[in-house]
Amino acid sequence: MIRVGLTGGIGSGKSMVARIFKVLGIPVFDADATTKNIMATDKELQQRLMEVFGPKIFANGVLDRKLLASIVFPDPFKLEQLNALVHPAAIAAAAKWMQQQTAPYAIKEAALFFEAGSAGDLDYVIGVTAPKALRIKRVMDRDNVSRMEVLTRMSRQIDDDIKMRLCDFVIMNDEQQPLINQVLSIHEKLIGLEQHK
Ligand SMILES: CC(C)(COP(=O)(O)OP(=O)(O)OC[C@H]1O[C@@H](n2cnc3c(N)ncnc32)[C@H](O)[C@@H]1O)[C@@H](O)C(=O)NCCC(=O)NCCS
Ligand SMILES: Nc1ncnc2c1ncn2[C@@H]1O[C@H](COP(=O)(O)OP(=O)(O)OP(=O)(O)O)[C@@H](O)[C@H]1O
Repeated sequence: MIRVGLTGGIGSGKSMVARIFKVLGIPVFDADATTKNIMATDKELQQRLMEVFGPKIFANGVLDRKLLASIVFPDPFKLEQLNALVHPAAIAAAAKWMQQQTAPYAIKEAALFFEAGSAGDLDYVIGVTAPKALRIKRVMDRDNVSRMEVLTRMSRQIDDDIKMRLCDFVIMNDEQQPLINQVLSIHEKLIGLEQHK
């Protein structure tokens, strides 16, 4: 079984691309959703998060995502503290999930393989990219946030041009080049690679 990563900066359209792979019958692990689930259910982690970022982040027992975002994204040190608390559990959950898959290849979708140092667990990485202005607009529309908030978050991720150079396959999601053809071409290559293993 080939282990494939699917990554891209904020607003690149990873989740959109992941949906197409799912339609093709490829299992996809959603690291974002897993992280959210761990933060919502792991009481020990919640305690640690409150110690580091203050009790207000779980004021009603539910994580105030907007508040936590406003604390960590402007401050690289605080973001690093958050990452150190939540990433190990998400990486472990993904590794366990990968071992259980039986399809020719399986995909782990995450924004931060290279930043989190977890790319070594993967055989190939697919990158999704789009022009910066389009990415900013997509996130402003999707999350109802300001341009500044998007730019701050973007500045905490590896520049997309560099990230794409670290990937084995690149999908351009600029709303000009059809996504389906690009996904199908990579799908066929990965199936071929699995057969020749
Ligand atoms: C700070 C939090 C609560 C803000 O939540 P919010 O609902 O506003 O954003 P959400 O989690 O949906 O993330 C949206 C996008 O922001 C970017 N982003 C999220 N976390 C990070 C991070 N640690 N570093 C850089 N970019 C990030 C990604 O592009 C992500 O897809 C949340 O992002 C979080 O818990 N982050 C730490 C865990 C993490 O790294 N998750 C993402 C990758 S698995
Ligand atoms: N090809 C496209 N055509 C139209 N809208 C798109 C396209 N690709 C993505 N979008 C929209 O842009 C927004 C961002 O896409 P998506 O959520 O897939 O990005 P992402 O890379 O997973 O982002 P994040 O890292 O912020 O979670 C979404 O609202 C999505 O519907």
